[in-house]
Amino acid sequence: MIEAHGLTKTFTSGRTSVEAVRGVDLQVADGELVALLGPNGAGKSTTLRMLTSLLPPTSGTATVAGADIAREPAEVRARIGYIGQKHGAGHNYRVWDELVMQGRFYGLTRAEAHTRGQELLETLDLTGLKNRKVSTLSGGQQRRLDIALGLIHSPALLFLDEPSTGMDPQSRANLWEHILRLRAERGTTIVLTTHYLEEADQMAERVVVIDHGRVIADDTAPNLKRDLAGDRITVTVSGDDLPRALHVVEPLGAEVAHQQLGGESRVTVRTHGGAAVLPEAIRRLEAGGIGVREATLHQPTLDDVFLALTGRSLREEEAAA
Ligand SMILES: Nc1ncnc2c1ncn2[C@@H]1O[C@H](COP(=O)(O)OP(=O)(O)OP(=O)(O)O)[C@@H](O)[C@H]1O
Repeated sequence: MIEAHGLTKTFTSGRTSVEAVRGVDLQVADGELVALLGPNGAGKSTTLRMLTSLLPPTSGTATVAGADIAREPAEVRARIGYIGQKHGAGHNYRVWDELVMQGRFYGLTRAEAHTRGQELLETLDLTGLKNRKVSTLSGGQQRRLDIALGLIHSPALLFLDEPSTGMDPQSRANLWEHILRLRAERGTTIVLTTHYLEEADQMAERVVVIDHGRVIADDTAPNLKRDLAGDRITVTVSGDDLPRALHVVEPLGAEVAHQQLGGESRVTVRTHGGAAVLPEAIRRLEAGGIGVREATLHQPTLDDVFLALTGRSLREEEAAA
């Protein structure tokens, strides 16, 4: 569905230039749900705008839904749906008129636009809002209308730029329910950008981590977490038991570390399958006569992955932004 090689984009104005995207390769298969995850300014939107043919790349090539973004931009646009960060619907129009106009714009007959519009109102829970002016909709309702507008011509590929930014958790969950339903019903391929770690983790089948205009990791969330961060188990024992505890714990993983806290020692080890290793560690320690005062398992998040890759926390960067 998408085959992109070496995409770059440099924005130049006067003497300043910004290398927003510095060589992105991306493959997306039919029916996949892929999230581009990265901090503000990482180059996610610019990548998306190049893939949708809205922005010409400085260099690199891409085929999207069977059409070349540079040579066949009109075909790309006809075959995809794109929902940008700002909503595109005209404020003074009614929801239904917006939908029908958009359908006509994509070349549907009036009857086709009506049938498809009706279907989308139902799928996206907008039926009751059909005659409302767009300006009176809530943020979540407007976002759902944006999605309906992006889907009016039944594209096989949908790009969503930060679909849920600024929404409250309930509207976000609701929006996701709709996105996942569309996908289940139509097998639509979806590529979206997000800086919500949990969203990428729970919803996407594949996470492409972007930082400073480059792809720095590309895999499923469980694989990224396993390969780049790993589980950590921590056991707290009496300070006197530390040397023996280290001896017991060392074979169970890697990166063994310890910390002295008053009369106690906290031993941490990175391991695979921590949920099973933790009880095993406790058994072995107790079999060696070492009392375990506390035991915890830390399973990694995508923030741990980002930290392992860049030395920075995505969560903290977002909070500071
Ligand atoms: N039209 C433009 N002119 C100049 N610089 C731009 C332009 N558009 C984007 N940039 C710069 O390119 C870089 C990448 O921006 P981009 O919007 O792609 O990031 P992003 O990962 O989508 O971030 P966000 O999560 O904030 O949307 C940023 O440094 C941004 O300031």
